[in-house]
Parts: sequence; C-alpha cells; structure tokens
Amino acid sequence: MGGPEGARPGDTDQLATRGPVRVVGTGLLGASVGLGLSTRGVDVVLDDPSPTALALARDVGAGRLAAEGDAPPALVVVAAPPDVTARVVAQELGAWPEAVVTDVASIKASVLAELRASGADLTRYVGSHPMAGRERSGPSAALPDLFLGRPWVIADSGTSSADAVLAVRALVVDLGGLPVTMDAAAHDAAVAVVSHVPQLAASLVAARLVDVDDAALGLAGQGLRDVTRLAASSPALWTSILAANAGEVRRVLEAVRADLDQVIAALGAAHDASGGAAVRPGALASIARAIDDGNTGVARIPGKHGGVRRDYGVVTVLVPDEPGELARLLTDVGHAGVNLEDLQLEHAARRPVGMAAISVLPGAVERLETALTERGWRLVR
Ligand SMILES: NC(=O)C1=CN([C@@H]2O[C@H](COP(=O)(O)OP(=O)(O)OC[C@H]3O[C@@H](n4cnc5c(N)ncnc54)[C@H](O)[C@@H]3O)[C@@H](O)[C@H]2O)C=CC1
Ligand SMILES: O=C(O)C(=O)Cc1ccc(O)cc1
Repeated sequence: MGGPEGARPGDTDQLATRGPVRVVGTGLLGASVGLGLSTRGVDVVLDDPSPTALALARDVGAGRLAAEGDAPPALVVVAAPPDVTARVVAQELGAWPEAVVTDVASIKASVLAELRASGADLTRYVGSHPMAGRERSGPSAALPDLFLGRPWVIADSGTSSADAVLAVRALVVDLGGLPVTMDAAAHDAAVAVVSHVPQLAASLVAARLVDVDDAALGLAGQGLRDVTRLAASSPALWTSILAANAGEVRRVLEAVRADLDQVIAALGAAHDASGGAAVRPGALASIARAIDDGNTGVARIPGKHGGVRRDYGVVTVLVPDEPGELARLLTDVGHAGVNLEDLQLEHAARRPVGMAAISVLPGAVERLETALTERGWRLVR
C-alpha cells in the first residue's frame, strides 16, 4: 500500500515540534500522541490521574514521567475525557505560562465556551481534534501511526496567537495528520453527521442483536460487521461526547427519524397490500428513494488519504486459515507488480478458510487474477 507522506521515525531533524511536550491524559489518544512523538525523537513528559494509565503509557514507550529540574513544556496536549477537558486545559494554561496548550477532545464548542467563561488566557490555547481513533481505549491500544493520513481539525479560539496555531499545526504534521482549519461550531456540526450519528446508528443496529438467537447470528456476514464495527466503542466516552454535542446530534437524528418514519409507513403499506400492484402508490418509490439516497451519500465519502473516492476493481481470493498464508498472498500480489489499494478480510463461519478482497486499480484486475491463478490461488468470481 502506498503510504501517506508524514514524518517517520528517524526523521527527527525535520520535525517542527519543540519539546518538551507534556501529554495530560495518557489513554488511547494521549499515549498515541506520546508514542508518535517519542519514536520521532521528541522529549515527551506524561501525566494522568490514574497511576495505572500513566505507568502503562510509559511502558508502551509514550514518554517519561516528570522529573525534578525538568524544563517547562513548550506544548501541552490535553487528551482527557471531553467533560473534564476545559477544566484541565485551564489548569495547564495557568500552570505553564509560556506553553501553548491544545486538546484533542471530540467536541470543540462546549470546551471553548467553558474556557471563555473561566477567563483563561486563550491566546495560548488552540483546540484540535484528530479524526482518528479506535474502538478500544487506554494506553495499551495506542499506536504511533494512529494519525497518519487522517484529517486533524485545528479550531483556534478566535484569539489564539499565530505562534500558538503554528505550534499545533506542527504537531499535527509531525504526527502525519492532515491539518484542517475550522471554527468550533462548524466542527461540531460536521462531526455530528460524520462521526457522532454514525456511532449512534451502529450502536442502535447492534442493540437489535441482543435477543437474536444463535442460528440467526450465524448467518451474519460482512455487511453486519461493517455497519456495527463502531458499536464496540466505550459507553463512558461516547455518553460524554454525545451530551456535549447534543444540539447538533439531535438535529441530524431528527432528519434520520423523518426518513425512518417514511420507510416504516411504506413498509406498512407493502405489508398490508395483497400484491405489488396493490401497494399504495408511492410506497415502493419511497423505499427505493431511501436506498438511492444512501447510494448518493456513500459515493460522496472521500477515499484513501482523504482524496476523491476512486472505484477500484476487487479480486477476491480464498485464503487457508493457516499461519503465513496471508503473508504469502500479499507477497504474490507484490510479485505480480500490482499496487494493493485496500484489503478486507472476511472469515467464513466455521470453515478453515477466509476470503481476502483485494482492491486494485481497475486496469490491474486481469493481470492480478492471472498471476494469482498461476501461483495456485483460488479466486472467488
Ligand atoms: N477514542 C477515540 O477514538 C478518540 C477520542 N478522542 C478524544 O480524545 C480524548 C481521550 O479519549 P481516549 O484517549 O479515547 O480515552 P481513554 O479513556 O483511552 O483515555 C482517557 C485518559 O484520561 C485520563 N483522565 C481522566 N480524567 C482526567 C483528568 N481530570 N485529567 C487528566 N486526565 C484524565 C484517564 O485516566 C485516561 O487515562 C477524549 O476527549 C476524546 O473525545 C479524539 C479522537 C478519537
Ligand atoms: O474508527 C472510526 O472510524 C472513528 O470514527 C474513530 C473516531 C472516534 C471518535 C472521534 O472523535 C474521532 C474518530
């Protein structure tokens, strides 16, 4: 896979971020920031009220503990839960009068409003939000390259100094993120529709599975897994995020409810009718419209590295569920001289075989199919 551009371990000369960087809150996000900076040679000092999260973050290589005689931080990154973020940012601005302070909370307007009300010095504060995460939390899930190629919103306070904005931009770029400038209100409206409602939709669909019997669950395929992946997220974190963006999330949900009401009414008409022709006029059209609008919406999602979505060809290969087989397949794709654009794996229930769906440029499909067949792979056509 062609990697996005960004600083790599060993590139420390080219880093614009000045240390020491203090990371407050060393869970998934904080430890990933610390790990990304530490592996690129920046001095990172960690802090967290949970001694376990702190020690674990140090142990995974996210940085070191504070020591007597430390230079004050040039930059503080607050990666605490959303509901305490403003309070922690205000404390950090007060404790380090020369430092630029940013936070990575998933909501921005309520943090900024609370900070304004606190009377904190907002020239040194710049809010931010990396659009990258995982369903797991805590430092043990941290990844140094979590932010590679991912949008990272920079929302200045309205009174942030140019130097403060530059320092946060440097952090984003040094971690391989793609800086996107937005104000806090626009950010919250955008994430309501691209992140917060998708999380709720995944949770609501997955909640329907609670009482389903095992026989029905055994039929689950990749579609259900795709739609419910986010449902494994942390209830504590998401309750805090949704409560802090309640107005925007409710607005989107009301639109979803209007669409749902239409589909439910149309399905009711279809159910009550004796045959297709007897269905109330317009009912089938409104079901088709829901699917069609979904086609239009999904086609608008940007593709790899945030660029315009491309239509790839897919070559699906049966992979024996044995050690080394997937690696052998990827090596054979490389030998065929074909660039792998995306890879999805699906396990066949109770069968010792998986399916690898390899996305490649459409012009490369035939060459790859021929090369893999020659090397003995079974293709699913
Ligand atoms: N999880 C995700 O996928 C993403 C999360 N975020 C944001 O990042 C922030 C952190 O989330 P995660 O790392 O996922 O959570 P996490 O649960 O993995 O880590 C949060 C850490 O904050 C610490 N903490 C609790 N109270 C604190 C306080 N008063 N001061 C300092 N630290 C405190 C906890 O001990 C814990 O170690 C949140 O604001 C979240 O909205 C942003 C993008 C993605
Ligand atoms: O995994 C995904 O697709 C995500 O969307 C993760 C995520 C979770 C919370 C955020 O504030 C930002 C990103």
